[in-house]
Amino acid sequence: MILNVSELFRSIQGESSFVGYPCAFVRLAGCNLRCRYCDTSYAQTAGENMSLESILERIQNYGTNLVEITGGEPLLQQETPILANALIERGHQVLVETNGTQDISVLPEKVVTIMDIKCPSSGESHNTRWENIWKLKPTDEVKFVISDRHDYEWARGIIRENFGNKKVKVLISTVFGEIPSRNVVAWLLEDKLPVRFQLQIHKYIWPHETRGV
Ligand SMILES: C[S@@+](CC[C@H](N)C(=O)[O-])C[C@H]1O[C@@H](n2cnc3c(N)ncnc32)[C@H](O)[C@@H]1O
Ligand SMILES: Nc1nc2[nH]cc(C(=O)O)c2c(=O)[nH]1
Ligand code: SF4
Ligand SMILES: [Mg+2]
Repeated sequence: MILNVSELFRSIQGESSFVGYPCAFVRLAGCNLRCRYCDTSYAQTAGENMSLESILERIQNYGTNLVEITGGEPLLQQETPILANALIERGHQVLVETNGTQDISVLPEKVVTIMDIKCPSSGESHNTRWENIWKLKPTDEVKFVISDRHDYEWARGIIRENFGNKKVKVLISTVFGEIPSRNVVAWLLEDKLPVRFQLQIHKYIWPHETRGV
């Protein structure tokens, strides 16, 4: 079994509810979107073919409990659920970060799916597969990455319409360097929006363009 990989690395989890924990990353190669602000455009195209066994061996050597499968878009590769399952069988807590355009129900039950709902300024929000919202588990997370007031109001509408009563974690983040965090935080507080604000902390620990962190 072969997967196409952009990079494997160990770092601390920089985002999500698992922020701050040691984490191994499997960044799969290839993406169907071209978000305007993408910070990993090097993973949008083909990477290196690796066997499942060699990926598992590298991850085991990293020695972390937490493993995140990201990309690129991880759900474009039909072997991704098998990789996730193999990691779960080895005792890992597995996160999958997806752009929300592919069917998330292919993933094993024990995976925490982190679904990005692309806001208008990404240029890609029309590609969202909206029926995924109903497939999210209470342990899953959705995230909105905001770059301006229009994105914020759009995200607020989706949140109020869909996540008011639904037990799924909602994260609000900012496009790095494009909008002051304090503006977004002020809007969230003013609107009493019950969401979790987050920054990509790895970009404050290392220079923001650094790969493999
Ligand atoms: C590189 S993507 C890979 C996973 C998947 N393709 C996706 O978009 O969710 C991981 C996360 O980084 C976020 N991201 C990409 N570029 C960013 C930037 N410049 N500032 C903040 N977040 C960014 C994406 O919105 C996404 O939530
Ligand atoms: N440290 C660190 N945490 C992350 N969490 C999600 C990431 C991603 O690119 O999907 C990421 C990343 O690239 N680095
Ligand atoms: S979906 Fe993710 S990897 Fe693809 S272009 Fe957008 S941010 Fe980058
Ligand atoms: Mg990243």
